[in-house]
Amino acid sequence: MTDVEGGDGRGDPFDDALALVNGVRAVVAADAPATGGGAGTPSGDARTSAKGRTTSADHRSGPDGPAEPSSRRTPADLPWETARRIAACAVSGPPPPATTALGAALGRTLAAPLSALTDLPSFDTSAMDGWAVSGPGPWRVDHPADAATTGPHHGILAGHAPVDVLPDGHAIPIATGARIPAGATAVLRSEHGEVRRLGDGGLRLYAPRPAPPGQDIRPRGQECRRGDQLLPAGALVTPPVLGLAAAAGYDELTTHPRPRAEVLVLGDELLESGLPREGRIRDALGPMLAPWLRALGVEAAAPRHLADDADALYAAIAESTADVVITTGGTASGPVDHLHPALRGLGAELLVDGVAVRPGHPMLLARLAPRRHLVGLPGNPLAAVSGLCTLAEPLLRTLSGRRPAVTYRTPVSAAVQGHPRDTRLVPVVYRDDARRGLLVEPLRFHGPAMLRGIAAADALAVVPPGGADSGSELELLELPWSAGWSTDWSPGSTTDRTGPDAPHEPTGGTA
Ligand SMILES: Nc1nc2c(c(=O)[nH]1)N[C@H]1C(S)=C(S)[C@@H](COP(=O)(O)OP(=O)(O)OC[C@H]3O[C@@H](n4cnc5c(N)ncnc54)[C@H](O)[C@@H]3O)O[C@H]1N2
Ligand code: MOO
Repeated sequence: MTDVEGGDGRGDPFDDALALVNGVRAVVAADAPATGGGAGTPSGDARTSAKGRTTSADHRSGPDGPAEPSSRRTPADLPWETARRIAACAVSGPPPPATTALGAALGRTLAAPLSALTDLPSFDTSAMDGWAVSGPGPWRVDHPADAATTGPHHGILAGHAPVDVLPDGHAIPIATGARIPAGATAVLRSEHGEVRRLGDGGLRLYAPRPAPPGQDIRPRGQECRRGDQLLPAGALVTPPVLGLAAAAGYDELTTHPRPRAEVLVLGDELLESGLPREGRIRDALGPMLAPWLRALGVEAAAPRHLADDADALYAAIAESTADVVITTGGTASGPVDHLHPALRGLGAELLVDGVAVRPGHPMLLARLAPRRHLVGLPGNPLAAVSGLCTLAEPLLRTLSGRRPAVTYRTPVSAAVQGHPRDTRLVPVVYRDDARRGLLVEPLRFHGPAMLRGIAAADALAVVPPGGADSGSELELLELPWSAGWSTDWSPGSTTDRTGPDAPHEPTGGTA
């Protein structure tokens, strides 16, 4: 069956995207042959899943009234905001902090405020290469006491500690970052002064303009005083935070450990390499989820693939020691959807069992033990992304001690069709419009089984039930890489199966 949810593959990508998100394709669909909900429907009709279910992807609401969903939608489907709040509050906070070497704290969150251990700068510093001068010019040029008597001399260099007081009317060459000698009142940049030799063999420095007191001097404590709070507890340790901590005198940092996640990929139909064949498809979630979780500051091992087997799933969840187990697939009610029975068997408490969000509504959150949780992501790949952003991200944020995310809102470039009752998450890109300023533009290929839209996206726009008019401001869920707080991007860390024992199957081609 042709699945064209969220994209028709024709014409200009952006025009098509806008047409699709605005339901224009519904008109085309009316003309399309009735072939069991295939080509021509804007976001899917009745279709048969890999596991033989006939489902209804009810993302549409036609202009004459919504298509009533016939899929598993129970009164228990929670509003999207409520589900996110529950996920954020499922744990009271992060585990106890640990002290590590500075570099090892990257991607963790500060367990205590970062307070300066020193003034910064810790001494009065020259901001420029030139001369330290004392009082109004012209100035007689001195040399440091330790300067060579012959050959060129550089004056006071960074890292040196001048001991002599610079007398009024004198100047001394100085480098950027060098300590200002006592008695100096300003720094004159090298390009602003001219040195002339005097009759007695000495040197005199002239400046076309006066050098007001303090010019080009970074005074001690300009950035902070010892004890000042530089960052609050809960700040993410980013590369500049490491730099700041080092500048402020830290060798170690006390941070919350990264939460540990284990990804269990369910589905007999999934291949780990090569081309789709004989009704089987490539696993799109295993390669995506572990690095995505790492970008969220989480420790995630290589995903485990489980067959559609109730006992194997039960055992894998029971044996896992991760803070958060993330499963993919098996959330709905198909013949081999074993997640609910496994959770019942484990005595887990279902905190969220279905969310009023499209795609991804069968997502769930369960408490396995007081500080151990399971996020069940639906198998459809964009539905899994939706579950990751809706349930896993807020839970992991609290578990890693990070502060709540800032909510960004940006006007949308065109009207976006909504679901009648549910929130929609729609991949968007930023566009700087000459007339309207910064906008987000919805992307096509946003069907639940598609990753093509999200792979090109800067963010997911939160479209409220009922849709959004052109120009209305939509909340955005920034993707970790576009928000700039991703960590652990070293190439090795994203390749999960590199060992000599990694199974090898003939590939369907290498890009
Ligand atoms: N009777 C009902 N059927 C379905 C409902 C429903 O409410 N009632 N909801 C539909 C919706 S919406 C979604 S989303 C899916 C969720 O299904 P599951 O979480 O049980 O996932 P599966 O059935 O295992 O897979 C669904 C779909 O996704 C493909 N898949 C699974 N894993 C992967 C992977 N790792 N990489 C790529 N693709 C994957 C799988 O082959 C199926 O095509 O249920 C609907 N059905
Ligand atoms: O098809 Mo489902 O809406 O959750 O992706």
